Amino acid sequence: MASDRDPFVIVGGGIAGVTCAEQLASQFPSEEVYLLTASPLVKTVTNFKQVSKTLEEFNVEEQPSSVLEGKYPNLKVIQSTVKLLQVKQHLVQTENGQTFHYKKLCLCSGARPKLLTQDNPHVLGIRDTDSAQEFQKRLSKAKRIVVVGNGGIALELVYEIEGCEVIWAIKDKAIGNTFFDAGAAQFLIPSLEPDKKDRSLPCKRARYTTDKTGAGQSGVSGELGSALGPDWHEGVELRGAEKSSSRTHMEYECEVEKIYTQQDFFMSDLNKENSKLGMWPVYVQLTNGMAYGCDFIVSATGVVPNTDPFLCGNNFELAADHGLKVDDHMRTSEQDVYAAGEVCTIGWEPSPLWQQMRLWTQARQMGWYAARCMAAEVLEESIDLDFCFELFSHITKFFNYKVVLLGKFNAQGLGQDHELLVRCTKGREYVKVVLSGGRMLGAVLIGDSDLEETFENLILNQMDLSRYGEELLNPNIDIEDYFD
Ligand SMILES: Cc1cc2nc3c(=O)[nH]c(=O)nc-3n(C[C@H](O)[C@H](O)[C@H](O)COP(=O)(O)OP(=O)(O)OC[C@H]3O[C@@H](n4cnc5c(N)ncnc54)[C@H](O)[C@@H]3O)c2cc1C
Ligand SMILES: NC(=O)c1ccc[n+]([C@@H]2O[C@H](COP(=O)([O-])OP(=O)(O)OC[C@H]3O[C@@H](n4cnc5c(N)ncnc54)[C@H](O)[C@@H]3O)[C@@H](O)[C@H]2O)c1
Repeated sequence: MASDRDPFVIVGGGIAGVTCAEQLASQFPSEEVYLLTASPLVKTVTNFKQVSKTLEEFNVEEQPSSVLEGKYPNLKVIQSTVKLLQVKQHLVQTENGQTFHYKKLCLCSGARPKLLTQDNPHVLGIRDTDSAQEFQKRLSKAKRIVVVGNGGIALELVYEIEGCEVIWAIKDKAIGNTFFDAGAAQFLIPSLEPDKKDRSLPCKRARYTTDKTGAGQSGVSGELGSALGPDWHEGVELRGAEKSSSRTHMEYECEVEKIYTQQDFFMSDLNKENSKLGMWPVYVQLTNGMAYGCDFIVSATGVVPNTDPFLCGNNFELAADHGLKVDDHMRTSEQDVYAAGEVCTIGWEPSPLWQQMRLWTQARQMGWYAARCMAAEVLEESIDLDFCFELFSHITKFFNYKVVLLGKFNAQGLGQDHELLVRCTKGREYVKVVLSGGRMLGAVLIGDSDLEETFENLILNQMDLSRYGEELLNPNIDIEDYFD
């Protein structure tokens, strides 16, 4: 059983784990905090800026663990993968045989790419520094690749890659369905034309820097590194083997039917039907009947939480997406075990304006809130669900446009019970608001509209906007004055 003298233990050196460990170390300076992590470098948040009530921006730095230990004398970072957890004994064991008893444990082990297929050398996922480097190496020799998936990674890749043809296979009718709707997709598509890919335009965004000291390998055997994040491709040349500019070809509403090695392909019926596909290391057959040869395939098809080492012998409740289910105090179903970041799935009824998405900001918020909940329990204090879970907000950049997402930005879960107002200026901005019963429930802001703070307020205060009608998006009205 746990004793009060046992330390706090956190597993995972990504944003969630480091934030949790820092918060506990500073709140309990006379207690020991152990951070056990598979990766030699840890992720720290710097230059944190609260942009508005819920929108935040920060830089992320990959640093050696000594930096963290220097900042908090009571925080010890152990670089070793956790292999075993015995919740009854309140004990974790690492691969190098060390055991740690804990009074409270927080699991922040992140997630890994959910690949189309495992163990196919022609199918790559992008997660950490190692996998990004492998991708870059393979791309430098490639003339054509197939990108599968329609979320954050696919959106970033198709825009950034140069000197290589990209076949982009998506399940949906429009690009980027995780982040926006068909209208926004229409606005963004022209940016994919090779001559429009202007990466020189300044666009403020959270920055991500890696340790340049040479220690810069993020994962042990490339397996368990921390997730990359904002601007991971900056400074990484994403250039293929072709001199001419890249072409992106979209295949909509399809999935991968089958992947053929070169040898299998030439023996298959597909080859007889598609004899003009040429010689490629790998071939992809899509469910819409199309087939392509390519140098390799990128599977940008989401993530699966890293829970494996913790499940054996314990009784964790898992969510449908295999995340560790947590309650509104970030507690898992096992006593004294908390979870935060991508490894967990919320089990509480969220605010009508918030949803979980596996994002950098949410990893930080959850790590911080989990630490405060752990502290509150130790101190026998009560704590309310943090305000950051009130309204979903995300700032990012796609196709070199600033993108702000607020609330139910895609009318998630609203069925037919909503209306949309849209304002669009080609090449400049796309502004969409989601209204229901005259109240604003969400917004997508692409470009420099500067509307985020006003819209955030309108969503939070749930003011009845019926009488303003379309004037709400009239560009000739200074909307901030309007609502003063
Ligand atoms: C290519 C890419 C681009 C992205 N871009 C953005 C973006 O622009 N904006 C955004 O908001 N989000 C972005 N994300 C998502 C964001 O990076 C993640 O949501 C966030 O980093 C998750 O943090 P985490 O701490 O939960 O997990 P991770 O960062 O994955 O950290 C998990 C940690 O746990 C350790 N670990 C795992 N298993 C064990 C074990 N058994 N024992 C010990 N340690 C273990 C790992 O080594 C790692 O240190 C991106 C992700 C990727 C892959
Ligand atoms: N700028 C950003 O905010 C940003 C950028 C990159 C990544 N990220 C985050 O990093 C994580 C990983 O990114 P990701 O793009 O892999 O995940 P994602 O969850 O953003 O997108 C996954 C996509 O793959 C599709 N998909 C799933 N299974 C498929 C299948 N079998 N065949 C075809 N398509 C399939 C889904 O429909 C979805 O479009 C996500 O949590 C994402 O939000 C965020």
